[in-house]
Amino acid sequence: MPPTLKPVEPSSHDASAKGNNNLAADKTSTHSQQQVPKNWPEDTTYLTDHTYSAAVTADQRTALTRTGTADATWTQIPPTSIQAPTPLLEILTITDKNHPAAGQRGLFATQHLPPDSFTCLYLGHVHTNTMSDQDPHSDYDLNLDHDLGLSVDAARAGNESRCTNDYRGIAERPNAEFRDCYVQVPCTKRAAGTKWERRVAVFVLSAGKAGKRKAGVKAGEEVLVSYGKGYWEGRKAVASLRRDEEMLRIAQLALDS
Ligand SMILES: C[S@@+](CC[C@H](N)C(=O)[O-])C[C@H]1O[C@@H](n2cnc3c(N)ncnc32)[C@H](O)[C@@H]1O
Repeated sequence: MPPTLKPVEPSSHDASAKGNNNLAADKTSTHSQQQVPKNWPEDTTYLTDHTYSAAVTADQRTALTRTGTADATWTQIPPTSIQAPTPLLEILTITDKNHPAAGQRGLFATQHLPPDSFTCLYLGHVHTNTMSDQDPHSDYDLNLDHDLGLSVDAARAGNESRCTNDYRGIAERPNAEFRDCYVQVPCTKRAAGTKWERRVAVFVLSAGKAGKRKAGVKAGEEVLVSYGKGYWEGRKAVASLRRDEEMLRIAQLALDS
């Protein structure tokens, strides 16, 4: 099952301050000299790789790595395919009033993206799934590894991928998905000087057995994934608790479409 965005937590308001403090206290690397994509939100740090919460253990990080072999069946993304900012995508503010995320940002293809192709990594702050280590209000929190209890949150820091909208109410079906892959990272303990470490990335969906999606994503088209029904059900529950009419309306619209 591909990784999906996690719904906001309905019962964790009290934990938010603690979670936020922990995030702020973590050692994160900012990239002040890094060129940021056009339309990048000013209040968000642009990342070229994950940052890690201090609560993530060395064993958890080791469990995310693999030794590279020529016949590996897992998806390896070579360093040459990873550019920041990526020329394949652009962030646009949505001006179409009929778009359910009007006024927000979306991610659009700048050129034709073939089926199954890698577009960009989903970068953010890797944290454990313990209450004190997460931001329960985040709309950008993605499961990295359920068994290891790790997620990646792009609410405060991330890259272009954080602007990927859900297809509901926008298109008939998604044209992309969050998919696991591996990237090379430096490693002094290995003879090769590198190891492969798991990431989640936005991939164009495969063409499908009948070739229905063989067109991939056309230049100018919005890149749309499925967050999973659970994401919208979670938002609906939170909206009801908060009596947030607008949040409830959008969640219901997404569930009805
Ligand atoms: C990961 S963010 C996506 C990027 C966001 N549009 C932005 O400008 O940063 C998730 C949020 O985008 C909005 N969103 C994404 N897909 C949507 C959809 N199909 N309908 C309505 N809102 C959507 C919701 O507010 C959701 O909580």
